[in-house]
Amino acid sequence: MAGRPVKRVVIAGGGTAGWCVAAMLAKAVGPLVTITLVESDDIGTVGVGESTIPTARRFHDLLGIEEREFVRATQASFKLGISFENWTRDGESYFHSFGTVGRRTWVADFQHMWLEARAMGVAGDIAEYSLETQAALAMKFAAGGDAGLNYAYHLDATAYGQFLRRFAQPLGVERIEGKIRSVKLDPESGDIAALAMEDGSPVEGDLFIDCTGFRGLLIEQALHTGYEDWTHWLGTDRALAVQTEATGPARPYTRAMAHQAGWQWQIPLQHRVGNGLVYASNHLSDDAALALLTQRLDGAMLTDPRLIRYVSGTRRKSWNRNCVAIGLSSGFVEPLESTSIHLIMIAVTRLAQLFPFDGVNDALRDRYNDLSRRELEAIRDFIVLHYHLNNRQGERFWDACRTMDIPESLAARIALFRDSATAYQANDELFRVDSWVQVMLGQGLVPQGRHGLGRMIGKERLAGSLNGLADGIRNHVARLPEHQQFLDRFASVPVAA
Ligand SMILES: Cc1cc2nc3c(=O)[nH]c(=O)nc-3n(C[C@H](O)[C@H](O)[C@H](O)COP(=O)(O)OP(=O)(O)OC[C@H]3O[C@@H](n4cnc5c(N)ncnc54)[C@H](O)[C@@H]3O)c2cc1C
Repeated sequence: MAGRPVKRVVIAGGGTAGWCVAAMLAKAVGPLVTITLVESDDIGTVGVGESTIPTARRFHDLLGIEEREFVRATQASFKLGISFENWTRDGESYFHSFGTVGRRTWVADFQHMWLEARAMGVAGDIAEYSLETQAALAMKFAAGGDAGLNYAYHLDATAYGQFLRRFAQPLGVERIEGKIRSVKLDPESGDIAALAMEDGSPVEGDLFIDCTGFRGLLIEQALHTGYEDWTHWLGTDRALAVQTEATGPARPYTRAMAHQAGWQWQIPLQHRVGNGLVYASNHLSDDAALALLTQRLDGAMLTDPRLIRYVSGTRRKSWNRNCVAIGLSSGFVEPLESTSIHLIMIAVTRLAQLFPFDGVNDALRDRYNDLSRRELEAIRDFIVLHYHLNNRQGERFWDACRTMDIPESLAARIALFRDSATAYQANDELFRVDSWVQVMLGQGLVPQGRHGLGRMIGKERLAGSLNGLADGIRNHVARLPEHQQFLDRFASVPVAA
């Protein structure tokens, strides 16, 4: 049974989630509904979340956002992937790029041939066969034309919110500044009827989007939806975030550097660097974390380090009654693979596609929740993989990660790769075979078997083909400009009126 037709959408919260939702809904369903966004300058936003994945470009395309305008407004830089440093042991590193690795055939993915060639002694490191990895490590970048790079962005989170606000308001989104004091439920249906503001005024709606961050003011505090805690798989629960001065050209990639009880991020923007120390508070005290972060920073601090607490996990339902939680209010899988902003973008795109014009009904809600849950669980598995396959022997946090029980879905994937070098991307999954392969190999998982195609091709042809691939990539990278040089030029050209 459907509820009443949705004519008024109310978005609670104006962080990255709130304004992404406002922008997309205004664009996709705006002509048929009114959209109101409530945010509080006093409360502010979480203020982190500056590394994205390539799906952000698709989201911007859907909105019709001009790339140069976005890059200028958000002090963005370009990102080709993530450098994972010290995850197997101190001093070792690997790169998870956004590109494809090597060339697959319809019979077998590239890693099978590469493993065969490796065993025959005619293959280089797997990274030599990825254009994005080689460009990143050479600090090169270009977008468009024949550059052929798959990329994302590093962006200033606060500036991004403001940018989306400037986009959404002219499309008719009404913004109300003020604190929400309480959430009023309809006594008959139990649905949300209105937000009560501190000044006593109500903000009534038919569909409410909870973008209030970790508080989950609507989805949890009012509707008591419940939270599934994933800390037993993802044991970090705090981050110390700080901004520093840049000490050199901006790297076209995020750095994720493991330490004794977690990891550290480094995200280069045009005007500064974002840093953070992610850690498990039962293995590292806040004071020790602060000392560790300070000692590991490259540039001078521009802000005071800020402590953020979180619990990795998910709301039992993202869409409950007439409330859809998007952003941190819907849950949080820690930031290792920069997936949260993607999850916001995909959630609101999905909501636009399943929009309950004729009223909220169980079938739409179940479909939305089902799709969201499946995507999130696959992302969770991918992140747990990094922790579980570490080789940092003798450190309590990492020893526990290595020996923990992991989700069955992940155990099956690891077994498949270990036994047969086979990786896959199921429907609705974010991470492609290339991602799984780069991280599984990078984290030191050596497959014991492989497809026979490499043997059928033979040593000589394999060697020739791999050399050709690596040479092609080297020549291509040599022709690319420096990332910093490209960025300076790209960001300095005025946007056409
Ligand atoms: C340590 C850390 C690192 C991260 N790094 C990344 C990353 O690299 N990449 C990535 O994709 N994601 C990252 N994320 C996630 C990312 O920060 C969030 O997904 C993103 O910022 C969205 O946050 P939000 O809008 O849901 O919440 P918030 O930014 O917290 O916004 C909440 C909004 O609700 C409003 N609000 C709350 N209560 C009230 C009230 N009572 N009345 C009125 N308004 C209210 C606030 O004012 C604010 O506008 C990271 C998160 C953490 C914790």
